[in-house]
Amino acid sequence: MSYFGRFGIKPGFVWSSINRIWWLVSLNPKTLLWLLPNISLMSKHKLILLRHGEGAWNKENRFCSWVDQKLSENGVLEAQECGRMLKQHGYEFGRVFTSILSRSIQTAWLVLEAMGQEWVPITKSWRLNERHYGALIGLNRAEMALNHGEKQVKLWRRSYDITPPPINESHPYFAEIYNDRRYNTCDVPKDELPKTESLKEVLDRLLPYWNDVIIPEIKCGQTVLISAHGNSCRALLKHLEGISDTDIVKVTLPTGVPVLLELDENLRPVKPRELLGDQAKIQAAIKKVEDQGKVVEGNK
Ligand SMILES: O=C(O)[C@@H](COP(=O)(O)O)OP(=O)(O)O
Repeated sequence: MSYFGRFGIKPGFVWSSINRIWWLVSLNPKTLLWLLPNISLMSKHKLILLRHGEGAWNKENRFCSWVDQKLSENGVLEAQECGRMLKQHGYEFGRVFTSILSRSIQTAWLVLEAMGQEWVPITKSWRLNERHYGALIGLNRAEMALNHGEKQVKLWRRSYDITPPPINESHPYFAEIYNDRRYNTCDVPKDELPKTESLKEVLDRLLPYWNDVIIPEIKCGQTVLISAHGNSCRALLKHLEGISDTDIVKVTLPTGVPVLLELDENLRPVKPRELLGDQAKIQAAIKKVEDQGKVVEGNK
């Protein structure tokens, strides 16, 4: 799909618009002076999506998902660095949204602290939680790749509608997750909470929250930070950018790197997402996350 196609814009429309603009500019070059500032006005809202800083199990290469883990030392530094960078760019958040998992909340705190914006209200919802990885929770990705093949691990991690096997009561982390009282506070009964999820199912549970709670804040003019997880952010990106079911497989987010989306008044992106920071470091961090699903050389 073409770049414009991702946003639902037909190629014919793009060409006829370019022709029309070219025609106007050739009639009167001063049109350009009017056009340039107005093109930038198309961007009405700035939204920052953030995968939390590195968590303890990211470091150990284990599927963490709904297990509550704190940030690693490196994750704390990543979140603080992210806050400093957002401050330098002049961001002033009006609302922050997080999941109900500590790593996303702790990241939001550290970001706001580094920005001197601790007072900004934070709202938490299970609907921004990481994807429920079902029976895979706690397992090491590289070991899974050795036992089931790298292709299968990639399908579990990045495909749109493949659901890993569900968690059941015999799973070592079942009780820890479902006896946790944070899950009594959800807007669905505990026994209806997921036992596994595909990315599609993450989007299904996230969208009502995006539409009913987050969008109204953005439309009121608030600059919003969503501090969440690799896959809850991927699901939202898929929705906002109209990424196809096949192309979403290629999207991987590193920890602690803010993703800037500039949206028009209908909350459609006006330009490609921007991962803020040193681009070489960001590419290396993305590769590191992708490689987590590969067999470790010595074990082949
Ligand atoms: O559940 C997890 O372990 C990771 C995502 O794992 P992958 O999809 O990258 O395997 O989620 P996060 O660290 O963003 O909370």
